[in-house]
Amino acid sequence: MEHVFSEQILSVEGLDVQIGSSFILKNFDFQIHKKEIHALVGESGSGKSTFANVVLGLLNEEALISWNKFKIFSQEIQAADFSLWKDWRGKRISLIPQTSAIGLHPFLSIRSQVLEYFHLVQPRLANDETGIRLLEEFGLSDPKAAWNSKPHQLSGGERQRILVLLSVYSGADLILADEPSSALDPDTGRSILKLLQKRVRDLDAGLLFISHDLSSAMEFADTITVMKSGQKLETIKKEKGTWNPNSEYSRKLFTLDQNPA
Ligand SMILES: Nc1ncnc2c1ncn2[C@@H]1O[C@H](COP(=O)(O)OP(=O)(O)OP(=O)(O)O)[C@@H](O)[C@H]1O
Repeated sequence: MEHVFSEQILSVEGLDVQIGSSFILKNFDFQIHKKEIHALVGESGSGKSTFANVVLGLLNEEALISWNKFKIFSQEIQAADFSLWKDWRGKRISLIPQTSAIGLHPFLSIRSQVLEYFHLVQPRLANDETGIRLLEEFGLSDPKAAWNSKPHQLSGGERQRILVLLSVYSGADLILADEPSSALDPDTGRSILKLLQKRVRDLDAGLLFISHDLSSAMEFADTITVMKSGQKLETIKKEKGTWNPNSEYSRKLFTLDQNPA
């Protein structure tokens, strides 16, 4: 099903990121709307994580950043002033990391971590009953036991479900997922992406989905931007359930992915 997206969350035009003498991003454009899942694909080193770091306001000082336009949450940002991001990170912008190993504290129970997080960002969700209900909603088979577990007592898939849960219920308008299923077996990864897709739409957020795995981008995204050497090659919208890339490079990428050797 195609979706019509009206309300823009982020619009970037002519973004350059330079580190030393090399341009990591060059004249890069990107837009994302509420309820939209916009995947960023491209070979390793094409600049996907660098762009995610710009959106998270996390690029280090050695980077020279400039843009023609950067509009986020209806606010036009003139120069690369990332001080605004300290109020947004974790609240209006949230990140689902690649692996649950870096997202959860190993020595604290799921209960204490979820409650502490919701106290900060969504106090109305910070109680045992809601926490257990959300674990159930996110497919944990024994939500009460999981609630009182430490992360190592859960599987990687269960931990990743919890990170996705925290991110989508953070109240964030913009969610970044960096290869959120890459550390999981294909079935678990797929069911987590399906859940993420549904919640992003229900909660009116936008999802920037960074993926090496073009087949999951093709299955779950509404829009795909193909990157190459720090530049946008093209942005493609799903039309009537199909993808019609224009450039030869993207066409090869899409066809290869559908017919792997
Ligand atoms: N702090 C840095 N200093 C120097 N070069 C950097 C820095 N950060 C990234 N790069 C370079 O920028 C290019 C883009 O890196 P980036 O991590 O954004 O690519 P990517 O598409 O996310 O790759 P991958 O899919 O492998 O994660 C790479 O060539 C990388 O070596």
